[in-house]
Amino acid sequence: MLTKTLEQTYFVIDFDSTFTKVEGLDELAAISLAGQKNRDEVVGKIKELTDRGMAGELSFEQALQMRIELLSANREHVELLVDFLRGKVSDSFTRNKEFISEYRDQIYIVSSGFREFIEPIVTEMGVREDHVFANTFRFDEAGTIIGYDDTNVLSKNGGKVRLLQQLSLPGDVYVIGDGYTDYELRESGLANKFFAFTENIERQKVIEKADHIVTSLDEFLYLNNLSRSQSYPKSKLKVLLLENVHARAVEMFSREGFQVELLKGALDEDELIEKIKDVSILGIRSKTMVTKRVLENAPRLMVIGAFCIGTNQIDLATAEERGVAVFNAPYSNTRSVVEMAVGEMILLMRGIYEKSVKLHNGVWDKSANNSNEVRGKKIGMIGYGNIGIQLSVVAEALGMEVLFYDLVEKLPLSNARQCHTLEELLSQSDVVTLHVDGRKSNAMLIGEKEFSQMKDGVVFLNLSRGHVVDVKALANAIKSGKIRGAAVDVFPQEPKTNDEVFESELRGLPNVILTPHIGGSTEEAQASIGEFVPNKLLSYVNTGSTYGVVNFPEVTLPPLHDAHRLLHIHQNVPGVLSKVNGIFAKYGVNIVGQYLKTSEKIGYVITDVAKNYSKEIVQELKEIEETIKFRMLY
Ligand SMILES: NC(=O)c1ccc[n+]([C@@H]2O[C@H](COP(=O)([O-])OP(=O)(O)OC[C@H]3O[C@@H](n4cnc5c(N)ncnc54)[C@H](O)[C@@H]3O)[C@@H](O)[C@H]2O)c1
Ligand SMILES: O=C(O)[C@H](O)COP(=O)(O)O
Repeated sequence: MLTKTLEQTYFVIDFDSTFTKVEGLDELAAISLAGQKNRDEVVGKIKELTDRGMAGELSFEQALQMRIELLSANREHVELLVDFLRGKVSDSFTRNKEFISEYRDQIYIVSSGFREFIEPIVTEMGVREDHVFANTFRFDEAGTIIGYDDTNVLSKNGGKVRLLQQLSLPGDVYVIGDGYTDYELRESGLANKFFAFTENIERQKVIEKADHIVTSLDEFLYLNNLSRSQSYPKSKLKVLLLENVHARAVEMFSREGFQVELLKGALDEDELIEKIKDVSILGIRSKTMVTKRVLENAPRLMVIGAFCIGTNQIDLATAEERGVAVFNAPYSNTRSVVEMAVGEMILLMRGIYEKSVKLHNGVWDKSANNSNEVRGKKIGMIGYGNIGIQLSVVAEALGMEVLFYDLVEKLPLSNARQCHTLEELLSQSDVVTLHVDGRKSNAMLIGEKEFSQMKDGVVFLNLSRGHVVDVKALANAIKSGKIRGAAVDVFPQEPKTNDEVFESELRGLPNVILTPHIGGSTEEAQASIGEFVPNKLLSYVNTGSTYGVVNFPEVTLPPLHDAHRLLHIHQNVPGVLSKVNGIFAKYGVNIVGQYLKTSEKIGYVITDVAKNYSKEIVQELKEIEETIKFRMLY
């Protein structure tokens, strides 16, 4: 993939904070002083000197001398450092190990750090040993570092420039680094371009001088059209995660090289419109409304992850029309909701919650009135989906009789019985619990009429969606005693963040457990969702596979072998596939595999092509009138 113009190009790469995420000398100080009282102070001083030297505020020679004087390390510490650095190679270098081996004759590591820890790391990554230039320590007989070889040009001010003069590379020189001394190579005229590398650290004074700022090696390779592990650098793609999704998600996206922003709360429509302009991947939970307007203002959006079960907060139809795939976690928090429903049902049947509130207020109310076992009682579930079914199993284990009502015919587990009408269920159940999905038509599913159809003294639970219940009618049914106890976890209007006040007619009513939409908020569920959803999103972004998608044609794709993958999303009207294939035929493209799936509105055609295709096809595919989105993977 190396273009002609770069055949004679040499890549001079810095080590500390570029090839690796950290500064070797700083880490060596930290390792050598482990357990000592003055560790933080000394390491702090060394770090400060490193930074000032790298930013060009202090002469390099001065900074090096002062740092080595502060250091009290030996050979064993250096070995420990090497082990540590193996885990600290910059992610984008790890991802592009192939580039390093492919261009090993053109890659030079030039560092003012020390060969003793640089060489093992970079050679393991494929760099030639004789292409590593760095300082060397001086040790005493006991193996303690007592200084450095001050005859090495790299220990001098302007050392990198002098070294490059000596190397006299016979072609263009591109320098990649994070420090001022790297820029000096460009300033001296010895390098043709300086790429400020900001994956690990950003130094303003260095960035200002750069020909290009690259946030990762992927971006450098993309910019120069060099072979790379990512067809498009992920460091140029933004991931916006809202509503405090699990830290695991942040870790997974960051490790892949995306720019990731995590916000604690939800955003309202206008705030989201402002934020989403340059976002490619959006992660939300149940509170962020992804409306038509939001989607219309999200030109780069590829995919949305609902880090929860419900997707009613997303305008799925508009997302589909705009070629934005939506994924969720359909069962990662199911068990958490079930456990909460069971616990609440028992607390309410026994009047435990009410008695506890009274006792907190000093009232001793020991009595058996209105306190019942759940054993032998009927639990009526409205909605027999993933949660309903699992609750049904647990309820039966508690000795309850299970009735359910669902819009569709369902296989009843064990002794559960499907009711033909909602009324049939309501009129018989001692506990009524809602587990329907949040589709619009379920708004006010349970109102005055439905409450009147329930048995007197019923226990009522809603852990599904707030808009499903007429809250005023529920409040009246509680006040009138029709309902003996209720647990409500979801509300038509919920605060966007923990800082907002919650308003509801249900506040202050007796024997009513109110919870802030925490049915799925357990550490187990969140950790599981935090991994499940990013896996789905990454699979879509990296391979095009839509297995488990909510609003899109579903395809599972084979891994890509020695081919490029062209992903074309288009309006589903007659003739588009023939236009796509017409372009392939016109340019004699060799198709290795082709997959097509359509929904009523859109078509998703994925074509794997042999790598030697003519690049004009990309533009032509984009220009097909019905194209909604197009991207490539390799
Ligand atoms: N409180 C929380 O934190 C929390 C956590 C997870 C899920 N939820 C919510 O719980 C609900 C159920 O989740 P699930 O995973 O079981 O969903 P699901 O999609 O697996 O099941 C929903 C079931 O409800 C049925 N249904 C829909 N409308 C109905 C109606 N009007 N009458 C009867 N049946 C109807 C469907 O046919 C389906 O069988 C969803 O609304 C989800 O968003 C809440
Ligand atoms: O749909 C869901 O899974 C629940 O409502 C949980 O939503 P949350 O992630 O916003 O708590």
